[in-house]
Amino acid sequence: MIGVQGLTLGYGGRTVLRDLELSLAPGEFVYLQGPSGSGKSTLLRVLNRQIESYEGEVRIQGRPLRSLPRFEARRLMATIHQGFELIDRKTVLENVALAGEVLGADPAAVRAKAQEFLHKVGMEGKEDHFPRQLSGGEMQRTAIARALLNRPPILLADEPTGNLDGENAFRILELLWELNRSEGTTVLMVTHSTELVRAMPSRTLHMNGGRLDAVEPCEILSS
Ligand SMILES: Nc1ncnc2c1ncn2[C@@H]1O[C@H](COP(=O)(O)OP(=O)(O)OP(=O)(O)O)[C@@H](O)[C@H]1O
Repeated sequence: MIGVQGLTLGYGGRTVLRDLELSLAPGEFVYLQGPSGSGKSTLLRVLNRQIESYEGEVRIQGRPLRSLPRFEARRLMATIHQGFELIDRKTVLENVALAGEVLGADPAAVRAKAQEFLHKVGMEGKEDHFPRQLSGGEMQRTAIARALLNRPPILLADEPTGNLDGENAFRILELLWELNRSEGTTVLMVTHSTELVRAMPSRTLHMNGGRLDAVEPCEILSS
């Protein structure tokens, strides 16, 4: 599903990712941990094509990421962030529908799909609210509905619970797991929270010196 070989890149002569290897199977839920500044977000920015200048090979569903047309990459992968990144002057429904509109889908069909996804993430009844009227957890639910509207096979989550309190963070993690099971979405989630990883253990990668080490679930459980 995702294959990375020999990924090397730096900023201004300082190497951040060094000969990095990564392989994610379809339907996997993988955590990515590591100290602040170790390059986790940089890796996600390569995968979602915000960074296009690097050495090495990145493949998505076997196809080189470099040669994927932009719309195709958008169909395959969506990203959510800790800052939610909703548009303030648009309602919840309009924010979610936007993901379908940018792909040129029929507006009525997009609205119906947006409603369906808002229901799936527990946001029914809040369609006409604006982001400022939502709690942090509700904003992230809306962002997740928007990310998954086009049913991308891959979801990249960059500290999606970073701005939420413990209980809301856990609820969002549960929701991501539920979507992983029901939609088969492959999830790569950056998190600083070992508590969350312990609550719902899965394969965990640790960014270390620009490379990724696997952390065995038993190490997480005993840490
Ligand atoms: N646009 C940029 N220009 C220069 N240096 C950058 C840029 N973006 C990131 N860096 C540097 O690259 C390194 C890796 O940053 P990155 O954001 O990928 O780390 P991270 O592991 O996601 O950190 P955190 O856990 O704090 O979010 C850091 O030292 C950072 O300062």
